[in-house]
Amino acid sequence: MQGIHDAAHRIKRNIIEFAPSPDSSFFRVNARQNDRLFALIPCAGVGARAGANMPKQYRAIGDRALLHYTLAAFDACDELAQTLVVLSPDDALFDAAQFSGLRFTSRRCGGATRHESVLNGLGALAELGAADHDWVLVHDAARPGVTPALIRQLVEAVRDDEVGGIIAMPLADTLKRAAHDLESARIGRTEPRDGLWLAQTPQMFRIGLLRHALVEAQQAGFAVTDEASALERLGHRPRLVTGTMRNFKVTYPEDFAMAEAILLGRAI
Ligand SMILES: Nc1ccn([C@@H]2O[C@H](COP(=O)(O)OP(=O)(O)OP(=O)(O)O)[C@@H](O)[C@H]2O)c(=O)n1
Ligand SMILES: C[C@](O)(CO)[C@H](O)COP(=O)(O)O
Repeated sequence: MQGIHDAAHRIKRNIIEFAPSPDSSFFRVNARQNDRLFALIPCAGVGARAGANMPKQYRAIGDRALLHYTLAAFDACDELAQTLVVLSPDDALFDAAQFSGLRFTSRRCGGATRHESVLNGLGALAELGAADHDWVLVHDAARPGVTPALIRQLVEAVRDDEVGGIIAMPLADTLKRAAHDLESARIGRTEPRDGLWLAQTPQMFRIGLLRHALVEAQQAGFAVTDEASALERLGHRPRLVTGTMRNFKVTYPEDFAMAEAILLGRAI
């Protein structure tokens, strides 16, 4: 009888001892699994360098706007809770009917810089119910070559990371620094390219941490051109996840032909 009593006591004690404390890894692991994934697409730029007669995200690639290809890749990822497109308050070209059937929400909260557009977009995501511990994947509207596979590659690589990470490409070419004392471009020297990467998007971070980093950068007057640099400023070391040239950013006039070649399989 005493044996049965002792066994029951041991089982009860083990159950009580197993009960996790709120800061245990048991809770952290489960919080991670439940954290949702949001996408934020900054789409409020004017495309000055592209020299088109409209912001580049609305230029036609085949029979669809460039933005359509970007949104279609995110639409195909069911694991995303919501995709938010950040438009300029002055945008007269966005026509929701052109994107019907694609799952996304838009807000006219774009700012004067990409930095501001992303920060305002994070505010809009909070209004839509996103929590600080949820993840956000920030992706340029102007990178229409993104694929569902690339988005998932980033999510898989980063979801268990403490900080987050970005899609990027190791530098493939020999790197030259122009001589600064010459008017016409001439080579000053060749720089070592070891460890150098070109930053792409998506860039994936927890919403609260990213907002904190972007606000800090803004208050310090530090202009950031991507999300990762705001975090780097605070001493974080985001993960680098190898991307693909297909995911290039449409920036200059000749890039539209490249986008057509990639997205429609046309010769350049
Ligand atoms: N005030 C801004 C500026 C840029 N972007 C977005 O950020 C992405 C990357 O920026 P970039 O290539 O520089 O786009 P533009 O600012 O449109 O181009 P440019 O710098 O040549 O004017 C684009 O999807 C662009 O729409 C934004 O949402 N808000
Ligand atoms: C975020 C980005 O796409 C990373 O390459 C880029 O920095 C944004 O574009 P910009 O040309 O620097 O404005």
